[in-house]
Amino acid sequence: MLRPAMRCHRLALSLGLGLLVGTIFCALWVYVENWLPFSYVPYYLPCPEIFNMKLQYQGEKPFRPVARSQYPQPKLLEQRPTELLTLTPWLAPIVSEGTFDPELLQDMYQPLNLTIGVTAFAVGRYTGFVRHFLESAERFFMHGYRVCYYVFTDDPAAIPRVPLGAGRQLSVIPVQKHARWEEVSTRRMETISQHIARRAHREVDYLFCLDVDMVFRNPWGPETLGDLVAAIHPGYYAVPRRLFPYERRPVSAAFVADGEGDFYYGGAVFGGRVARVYEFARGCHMGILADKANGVMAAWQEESHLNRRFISHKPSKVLSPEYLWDDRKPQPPSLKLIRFSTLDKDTAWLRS
Ligand SMILES: CC(=O)N[C@H]1[C@@H](OP(=O)(O)OP(=O)(O)OC[C@H]2O[C@@H](n3ccc(=O)[nH]c3=O)[C@H](O)[C@@H]2O)O[C@H](CO)[C@H](O)[C@@H]1O
Ligand SMILES: [Mn+2]
Repeated sequence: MLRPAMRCHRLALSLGLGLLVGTIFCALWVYVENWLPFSYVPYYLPCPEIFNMKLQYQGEKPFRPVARSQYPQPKLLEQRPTELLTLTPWLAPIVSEGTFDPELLQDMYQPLNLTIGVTAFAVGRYTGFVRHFLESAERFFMHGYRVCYYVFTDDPAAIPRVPLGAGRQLSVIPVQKHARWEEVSTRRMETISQHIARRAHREVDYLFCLDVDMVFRNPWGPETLGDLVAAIHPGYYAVPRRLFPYERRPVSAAFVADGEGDFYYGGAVFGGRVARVYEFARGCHMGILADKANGVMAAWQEESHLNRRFISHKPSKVLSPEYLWDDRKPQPPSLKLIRFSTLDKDTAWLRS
């Protein structure tokens, strides 16, 4: 049996020893931590809130289109009036003239009282495109619907106040100008997802993200509405997929292997239900961030990431090149009309 004085002595001794060992460990840790090589991305602050932001979903609006009772009978055995494929292998419609009845769709969608958003970026000299873009959209884009145009620019004073129809409004949103045009173009995914989370998800049902160096030439209506919508690039609709300009370097998050891919989609047009566009743009932005961290810029910037993502997250609706054409190309016989087209532009001057 130990005497109480002895027990106290031992307790004090072991406490002292514990304290000493603890201090030594702490000192060692501080030393080792300083000595360990630590990694960080020195040149890029990836906007950390993007990882935390959660979309506050509105209660789903009931989505029950009701048709009028009289309209042409669908005929299973009749040859389609277009030569383009009308259905993807995953059963998403490919929209082109002749595949839908515009009047019927108008009847179905008009009573739903939808609001359609549009994002367009006009940074630097691209402000010069805004007037033509908006004026043509007022003529042809979602006629008879509520529309919110969101124009992102580094120079709000340069955005013309184009007269807008009833129920249609323009918001000019200031953004920073990045020195390199690739950065301007690529950062759109980040800005779009932030804008949806902060604001657009409360204001619009569907959102289309469009290039601004373009003009509407024919109606763009409710036939384009879908959960997640992609448009086939005018340069590659008749090309085997091994020739698609996907990012082919495995080091990039946008990497696409040989034998992968459906259509080559354009970065100038994508859209869908606002919550789906949020997930999509955010996913593309994550890929872009991963590339940034590795010092990689994908072959066609955000378009490469968009194409990568559409392979794993298939669009529920695909727009034919009628909805994304290029004025520098002659109209082929397979396209009955051009609805939205890139203007011929002096690219070197614009981006300088
Ligand atoms: C034919 C061709 O080469 N197409 C590629 C080119 O499209 P584009 O030549 O259509 O790219 P672009 O010059 O139109 O840039 C895309 C969009 O970004 C905005 N913007 C861009 C630069 C700038 O200084 N200010 C500004 O506001 C503007 O909304 C513009 O419409 O580049 C894209 C990069 O995303 C894609 O890789 C396209 O495949
Ligand atoms: Mn463009």
